[in-house]
Amino acid sequence: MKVGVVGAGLVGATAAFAMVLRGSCSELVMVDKNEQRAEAEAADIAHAAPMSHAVRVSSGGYEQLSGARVVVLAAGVNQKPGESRLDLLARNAAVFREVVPQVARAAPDAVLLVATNPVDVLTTLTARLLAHSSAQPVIGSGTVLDSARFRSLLAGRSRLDPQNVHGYVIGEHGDSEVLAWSGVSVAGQPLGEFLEGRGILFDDVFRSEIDAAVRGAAAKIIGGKQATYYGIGAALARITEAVLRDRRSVLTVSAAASGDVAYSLPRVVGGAGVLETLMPKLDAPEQEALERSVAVIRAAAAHL
Ligand SMILES: NC(=O)C1=CN([C@@H]2O[C@H](COP(=O)(O)OP(=O)(O)OC[C@H]3O[C@@H](n4cnc5c(N)ncnc54)[C@H](O)[C@@H]3O)[C@@H](O)[C@H]2O)C=CC1
Ligand SMILES: CC(=O)C(=O)O
Repeated sequence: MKVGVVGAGLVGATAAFAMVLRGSCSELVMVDKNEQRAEAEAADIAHAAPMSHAVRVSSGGYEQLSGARVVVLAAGVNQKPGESRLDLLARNAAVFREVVPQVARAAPDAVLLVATNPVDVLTTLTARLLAHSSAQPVIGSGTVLDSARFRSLLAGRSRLDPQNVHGYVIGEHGDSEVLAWSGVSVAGQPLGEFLEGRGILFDDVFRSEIDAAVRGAAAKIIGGKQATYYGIGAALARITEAVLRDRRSVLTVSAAASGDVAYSLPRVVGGAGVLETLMPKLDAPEQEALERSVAVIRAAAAHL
């Protein structure tokens, strides 16, 4: 099973490394306008295969993507401290207008997995660029990373394995994202009841601290080391596996309903990309926040 990664920078290379460590695929091709960078990253990552999984890693031009089942799009600029994801739109839309047609020509049967920011608007753009030529599935990594951050912080407070905390961040992968508190559960119990049973106060202070930490995670990490890449690298490997193995995993990926913009909800991901959308139960403030978040993406997409 072959995977392509376009954009061999920090996110693309970390996703490729995660796929080798996890054995997500059997072949991986890296493409970048900086061919030397792609070649060097591919060689470095290939040297991890003997210690992990027998993935054949190489670099090359777009034609090398032929036969790929998933192509990760991670090309483009990242945020500098103080920039928002939406500030990257004009620069990264130009990159996508150049990259997407070449990927579609080389790998017409691949699911395209967008990671570049602003991810919801670029997922929308990718789907629009392909709308007239192919019915190729397009998924954005959306809030898979934010949901992981949410679960990881809740698990820390609850002293549990993050895999046993179920909760979703929905809407924009960006400043307007929505933490869907009303649906969080642990061991079949609503989060509030679970925490109460452990003597942990589940109040506005608890919620606002976690909210600020999830919403501000990227800015904090970028302030400390210029970029984020480990979390998203693992998320991209996880989404890729859901497609390659037809896992039917529930993940908060970004996808566009026909005629609308892409945004994140819990969605069933399998061999053909997004198979189904599972609308979570939201309380009224969460529903209103989701509508405001989608409006932010629509306003940005109007500039495409
Ligand atoms: N969706 C998410 O949750 C996350 C998204 N990101 C986003 O991922 C993107 C990439 O970030 P990094 O890897 O840190 O940046 P980077 O600067 O390390 O790598 C970007 C790569 O894209 C390549 N590139 C640029 N234009 C190209 C073109 N026209 N054709 C082919 N390759 C091209 C560059 O040569 C470079 O190697 C950014 O937009 C960043 O904001 C980052 C973290 C999380
Ligand atoms: C950079 C980015 O989008 C993130 O780490 O969430």
